[in-house]
Amino acid sequence: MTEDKWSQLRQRLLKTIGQNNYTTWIEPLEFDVLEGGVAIFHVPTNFMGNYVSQNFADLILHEFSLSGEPVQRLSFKVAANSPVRPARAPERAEEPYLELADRNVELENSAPRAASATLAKMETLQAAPLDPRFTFDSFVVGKPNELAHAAARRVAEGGPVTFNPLVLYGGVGLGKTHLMHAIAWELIARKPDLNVLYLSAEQFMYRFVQALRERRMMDFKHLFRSVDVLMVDDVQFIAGKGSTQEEFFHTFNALVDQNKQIIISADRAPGEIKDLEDRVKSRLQCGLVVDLHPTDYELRLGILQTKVTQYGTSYPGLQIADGVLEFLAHRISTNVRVLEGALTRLFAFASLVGREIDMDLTQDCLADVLRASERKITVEEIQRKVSDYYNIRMSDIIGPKRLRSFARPRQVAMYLSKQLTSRSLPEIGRRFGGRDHTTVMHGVKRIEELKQTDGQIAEDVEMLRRALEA
Ligand SMILES: Nc1ncnc2c1ncn2[C@@H]1O[C@H](COP(=O)(O)OP(=O)(O)OP(=O)(O)O)[C@@H](O)[C@H]1O
Repeated sequence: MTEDKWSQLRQRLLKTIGQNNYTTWIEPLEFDVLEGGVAIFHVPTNFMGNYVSQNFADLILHEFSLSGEPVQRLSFKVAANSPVRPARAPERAEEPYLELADRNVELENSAPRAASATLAKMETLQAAPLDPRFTFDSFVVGKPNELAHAAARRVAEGGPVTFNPLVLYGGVGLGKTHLMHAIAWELIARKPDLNVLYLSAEQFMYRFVQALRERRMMDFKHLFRSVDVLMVDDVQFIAGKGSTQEEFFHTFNALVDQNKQIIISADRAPGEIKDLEDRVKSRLQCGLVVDLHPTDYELRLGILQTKVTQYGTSYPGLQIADGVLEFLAHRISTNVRVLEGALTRLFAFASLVGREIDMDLTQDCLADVLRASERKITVEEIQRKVSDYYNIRMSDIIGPKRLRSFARPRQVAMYLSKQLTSRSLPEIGRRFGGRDHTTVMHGVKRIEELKQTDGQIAEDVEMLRRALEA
């Protein structure tokens, strides 16, 4: 074992435990020597030796074994008269070092004691609970998610494994977890004996580290390799976590070899997950990778209507005025979770004050949500859209030319900038080639007048506004 090897090993530990833990606990360790299966480290304080030994010893041992080093124990020595970290491990025996002998003994013996308790815990921890609300019945299908839904349905039939893994990816709150739970419910309903394991990637890591710490790797491997269907949610979480990725990779391969179905979700396409090892990426890309696109207006409206029907039973008698759901579907375009939250709040509020859910109540009750999800339209976007619309160059909108065919679109763009952004007149002027705020004011006024008298201008402005707000 060389210093070099230790520094490689430290790099892998960094990936597994994260920068903070690494800086605090691993960096100060000084590797001294490997003697008769015991790796000896120097630590600055007793406390640190104990802490590392209790929390990271198994990980370190695991890393040693991965690097082909036959290490059975770790030993932490602390300089008795030195509260600070020694610059280098002393070479002469007479230097006063204190060995944390107890820790070593305990490390060796801790596994059998912890074993039965851990095994019991692991067996009861079989799967993360499935949300009873997340079924196919309650999942609203629209253009943005129809492919993901169809793939999920196919896997849920439980027939011969055709695509392995199924990877569902997409932005926050677009229904990945919902679809995974729906698959699990359906599979269990069809075959109650099927061993379906659903868990988040974070839980996978937690269990892996726990198994290492308690020396229950065999149980861990057995548990994960004996499932019929493995579902791992938010797999991007293991990116950058070396040993966990490694274990995930082996688990994955073992299950695919046995033709067991694997279903994975991620917040982006596997190829785009930073710090995910290439071999893991390529495994994930082997099956069917489908994405959940951001919701569109129709899907949002459909989801709202479905939720209203569901809420209806909890809030009997509550009325919802025409146009409210359309308004919400139009205005809240972030994610479904926000949409649901808005509706829940609206129902709770309306039932509290005993009023119908109309536009006024909606605007009052959801002012913050509506403000937060307001899309920020920029002056540049407006200039681009307007120049496309009138088929002129953007430079002609910004530039000095006074030709009517440029001046009118320029005024339209100024008008829309005033209406749709929070920019002041001088700020808008600056973005139109450094024009004075009075020029902008004049342009805005002109369009206001023309809208009353010129049907074509009124239509142009309306079309552009809609395109910009879409
Ligand atoms: N198409 C849909 N029909 C009905 N409900 C949906 C739909 N899409 C999402 N939802 C609901 O939106 C909420 C968020 O969905 P979910 O938790 O599945 O998102 P996610 O994609 O896993 O997000 P995250 O990346 O945050 O984990 C859930 O309550 C879910 O039921």
